[in-house]
Amino acid sequence: MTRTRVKICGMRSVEDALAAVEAGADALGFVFYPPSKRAIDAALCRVICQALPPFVERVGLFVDEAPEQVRKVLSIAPLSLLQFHGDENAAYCESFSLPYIKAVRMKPGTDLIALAQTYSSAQALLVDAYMPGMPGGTGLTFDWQVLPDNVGKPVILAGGLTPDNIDIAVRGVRPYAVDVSGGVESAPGKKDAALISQFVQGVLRGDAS
Ligand SMILES: O=C(O)c1ccccc1NCC(=O)[C@H](O)[C@H](O)COP(=O)(O)O
Repeated sequence: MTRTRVKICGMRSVEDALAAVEAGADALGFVFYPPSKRAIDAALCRVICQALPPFVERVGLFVDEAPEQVRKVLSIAPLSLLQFHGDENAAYCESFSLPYIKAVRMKPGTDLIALAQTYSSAQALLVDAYMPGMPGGTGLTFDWQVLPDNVGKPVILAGGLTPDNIDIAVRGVRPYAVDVSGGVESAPGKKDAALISQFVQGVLRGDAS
């Protein structure tokens, strides 16, 4: 059985990023959405990325951003993967010459299998909770039972995951990867090394069960 990959989102310091890598994270997320309490600028993102060891995915998150702004960030920060949380279409997502993930906020009627076809060029679909006016980082779970068995693409489970529910989530959904932000924070935008470590241990427990 393959192990569930772990992405820790909303990095804003070298200290938090290295703590996540030390705990076993495969990927780190950087939020380029100015209204977010986790927003980062490209210069700080670059500093953090340069402090990382090899083989850690550096994911840049955008919400309906102007293409020239995404390109400006990419010219400064060495991101390896993009994640789009808005109403971006596939042509837009493909246009930056980097692999990408499309985030989908789950609400009644969301057809993930159809979306996997619409975004056939995506590396994976990230499934998150839906809350009007919040494109991500809601801290809310959704009903995991609505997820189809075979989406046709790797699924990254997100939304309200914590050290307390992550083993159940991994066991129940068997996603390709999990993504967490608020569940491993001690304050808005500040990660907690102990919570990150507990979260990764919970993923391993879920994998083993
Ligand atoms: O985290 C944010 O503030 C955010 C804002 C706008 C778009 C996306 C955002 N986060 C994206 C993520 O990948 C989060 O990890 C994901 O939404 C789960 O967040 P949480 O429920 O807090 O674990």
